[in-house]
Amino acid sequence: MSQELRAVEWTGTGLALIDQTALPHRTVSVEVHDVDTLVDAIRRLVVRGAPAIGAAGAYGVAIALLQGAREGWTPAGTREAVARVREARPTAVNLMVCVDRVMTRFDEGLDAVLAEAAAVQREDVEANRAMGASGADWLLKRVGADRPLRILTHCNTGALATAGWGTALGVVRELHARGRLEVVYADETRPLLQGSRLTAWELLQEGIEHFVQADGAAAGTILRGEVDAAVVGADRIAANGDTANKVGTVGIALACAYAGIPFLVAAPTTTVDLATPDGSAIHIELRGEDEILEWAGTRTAPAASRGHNPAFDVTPGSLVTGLVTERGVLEVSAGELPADHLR
Ligand SMILES: CSC[C@H]1O[C@H](OP(=O)(O)O)[C@H](O)[C@@H]1O
Repeated sequence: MSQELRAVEWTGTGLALIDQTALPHRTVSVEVHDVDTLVDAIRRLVVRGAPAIGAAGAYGVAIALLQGAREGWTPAGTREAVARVREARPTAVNLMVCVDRVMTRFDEGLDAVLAEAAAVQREDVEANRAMGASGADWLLKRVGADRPLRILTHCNTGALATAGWGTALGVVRELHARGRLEVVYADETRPLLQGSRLTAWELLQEGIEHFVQADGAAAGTILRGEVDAAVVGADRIAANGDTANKVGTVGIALACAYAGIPFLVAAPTTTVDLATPDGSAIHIELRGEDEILEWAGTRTAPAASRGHNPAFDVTPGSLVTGLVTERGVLEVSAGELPADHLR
């Protein structure tokens, strides 16, 4: 069911977003008809995941046009509202890329904007399916095992994080569909638990065998030889292959390098940002301290303690065995660069 799940759906008059803060225990939808509600939904991770917030941002241009027509905004006022959507979260480049793409149709009006946003969504699903296939092909050839594979993943990179199917979880789904997946180790992914709440929910929907593990267990699981490869997503990939992804990712890449197993990043080319030369130039979103210091409204740390809450970290391209995009697999640690991929 979740393969066809649509985290972001245009209703004809607005957006329907699956509220990912309510999963896995409640499946509820948030209706969006104005820019402030959309910006809030992106900031609170009601909708989340680089390609999914890219799709939401793409339709956000239509939301701004419709709201502007209702409230008598000038074109300049509407553009300012779109800019607030574009800036709702700083790290995932898909949000900026997809808004900018749809804005090229702004002067043509609502129908053209909606057509472009629909193309963004359609192309993301197509890209994810292609990534799943090429990532699975590469893994089966590289690992060369005649048995099903054991994959570790971090955060959520499935249908919930994209326009459908998923990026890293799309590779997992493809291995499962081919009968070549033994088990998935899904990091819980503190502090917001995208792994234990969302990835586990998606894997259960499809009967994929998995364990949820503490983020701190990942390196030991890898070093004990219990994993054949790690496959993760990305929020922004710099020109040199440095990759920003959910906090905790770089530790997995280091463990994979030490253990000598592949570390794959699966992301559509809309996540590649050639204008960012390397990982040091990627803006890492710092989120509120309370996400670290509380859980479900209960304080877990002492009252006087402070929280440090970077939402992402940067994995050097030298640790990225393969970057899986819809165009194939780029062996970054072997010197292949994203620009070689985008020509
Ligand atoms: C398919 S990309 C998903 C990517 O986005 C997540 O971040 P967030 O949950 O904060 O939106 C995480 O970095 C995933 O790898």
